[in-house]
Amino acid sequence: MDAKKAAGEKAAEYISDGMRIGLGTGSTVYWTILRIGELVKEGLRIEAVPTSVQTEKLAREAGIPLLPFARLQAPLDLTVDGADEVSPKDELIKGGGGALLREKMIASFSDRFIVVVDHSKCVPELGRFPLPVEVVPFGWEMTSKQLGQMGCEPVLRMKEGAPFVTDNGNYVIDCRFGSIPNAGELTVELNKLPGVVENGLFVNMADLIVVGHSDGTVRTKSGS
Ligand SMILES: O=C(CO)[C@H](O)[C@H](O)COP(=O)(O)O
Repeated sequence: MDAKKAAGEKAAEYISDGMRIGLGTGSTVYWTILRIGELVKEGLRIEAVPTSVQTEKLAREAGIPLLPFARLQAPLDLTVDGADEVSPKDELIKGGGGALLREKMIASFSDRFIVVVDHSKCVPELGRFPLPVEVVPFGWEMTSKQLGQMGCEPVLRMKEGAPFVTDNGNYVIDCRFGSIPNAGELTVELNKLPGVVENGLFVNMADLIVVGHSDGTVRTKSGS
């Protein structure tokens, strides 16, 4: 069995009737969304907030009732999302799909945040995956230079020959740090740069990590 499918489907087991949930973005949570769609068809009553236009489309196709984030009166019960790297301290790099800002906003407004990954995402230290940083298009060259001065190699993300544009109309600069020994400090420093909207470090946010393996088994680990 596909490791991503195993992890993604497992996370759907944490969803119960009446919940309002956040739906992440990517090829692992894809399986969670499909499974939730099946459960909805079987009678599960939930409402969901998507973290991207891509997920909104998928959730609609799966028949999942949607709720606008702006209308929430209280935190979501649960958000399920993928990650690009997970450290032994359960710190994450996210944003490989470019949805990091909405993902962070929605995970932050959730009582519980479940992360679904295949085993290859669990690393001894964050930083081999280039850290996505969402920046405003105005003066991005200057922001990129400032990011470079923080010890990384910054590269503007491109798509089909033009800068990749997020659902929020911003750019993404992928920052190759190589090693991120202190994610908590780095996330604060990055967000101090005026041109930065948000960065892909998720620190002290994950409540449960669901790790899928290629033999179809799944291990869960409580977030620290
Ligand atoms: O942060 C994300 C999108 O912005 C994704 O969750 C992350 O890139 C992991 O994706 P996948 O499950 O496809 O490997």
